[in-house]
Amino acid sequence: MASEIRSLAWHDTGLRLLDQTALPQRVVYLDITEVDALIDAIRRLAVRGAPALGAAGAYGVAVAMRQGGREGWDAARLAAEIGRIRDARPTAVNLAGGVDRVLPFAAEGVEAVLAEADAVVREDVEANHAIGRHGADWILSRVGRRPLRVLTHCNTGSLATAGWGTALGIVRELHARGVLEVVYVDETRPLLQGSRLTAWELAQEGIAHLVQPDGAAASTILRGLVDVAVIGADRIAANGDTANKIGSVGVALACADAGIPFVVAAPLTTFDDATAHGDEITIEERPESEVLEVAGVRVAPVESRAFNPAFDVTPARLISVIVNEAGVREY
Ligand SMILES: CSC[C@@H](O)[C@@H](O)C(=O)COP(=O)(O)O
Repeated sequence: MASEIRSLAWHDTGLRLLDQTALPQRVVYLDITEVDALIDAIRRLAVRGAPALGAAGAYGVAVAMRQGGREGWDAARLAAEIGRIRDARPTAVNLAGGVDRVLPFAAEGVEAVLAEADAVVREDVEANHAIGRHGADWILSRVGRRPLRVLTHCNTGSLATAGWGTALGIVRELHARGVLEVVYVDETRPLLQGSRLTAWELAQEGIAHLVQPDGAAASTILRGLVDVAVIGADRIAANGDTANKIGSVGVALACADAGIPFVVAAPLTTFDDATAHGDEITIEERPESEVLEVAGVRVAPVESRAFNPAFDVTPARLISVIVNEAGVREY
């Protein structure tokens, strides 16, 4: 069952990550015992997805404390190393949030930090199940067609969270209620979180899905083949503007034109009330090679440069509703 997929878990030796770069071909685990290895895993997207990054940040503090204990770091060095984890990727607020949540427990020792990190994981799984229920209720109250055809972008499932998933949690809930026909899965260029990860999770669940190129999404929506789009979020500003995987805003624009709901699903840990508007959100720019190469093979002229923003911001006005564990918010 995909609901048992664990993106990460603490073991005696350290933090065990399911290496998402190897999926779907291979299931490989990384045992992380050093800060550099954790930062590398975060930057390579071996662990990714906002809530999973939050949990990785929380356990990362314990990784740093253990390494610091072995190597005799002073307090300043430990704080600097924890700061490096916190800043390893800039857009998902959950990463910094996970680090900040456990830091107050550091004075009590590693075990106290680990207990709080475990709570981060538990609460995320609970939140995701609640999001699934609220999201499914809202969609079924607003969309008449049965069974439903849902479009999603990137990966928001068990892999992207501590378990179950946000937008994909809603998809699972709709499937469990017997009202889901098919999921259009945007492949999610350039790192293919849709085709590699979302399709993998849906296949494990036996949920009917069609992987489509990102460039097909708007047309699929305008042709009337989609009833609702459901995506996740990396950071939600106070006014509802939502940063999510690049390509999300195009889906939102198409949904607005077609008059179908565009639903964002995220736990409260992804809401950032300190950021007033979406244009204040830092958008991560990733290496050009991710666009200029496919599986290590150059697919653009050697003279070409690339622009590779990892996220975009969907203005609140294009979002029908944001679902969190407490219910739904309309902006
Ligand atoms: C529940 S995961 C929500 C978002 O983090 C997800 O949609 C996304 O954009 C992930 O981006 P990624 O670059 O793969 O970390």
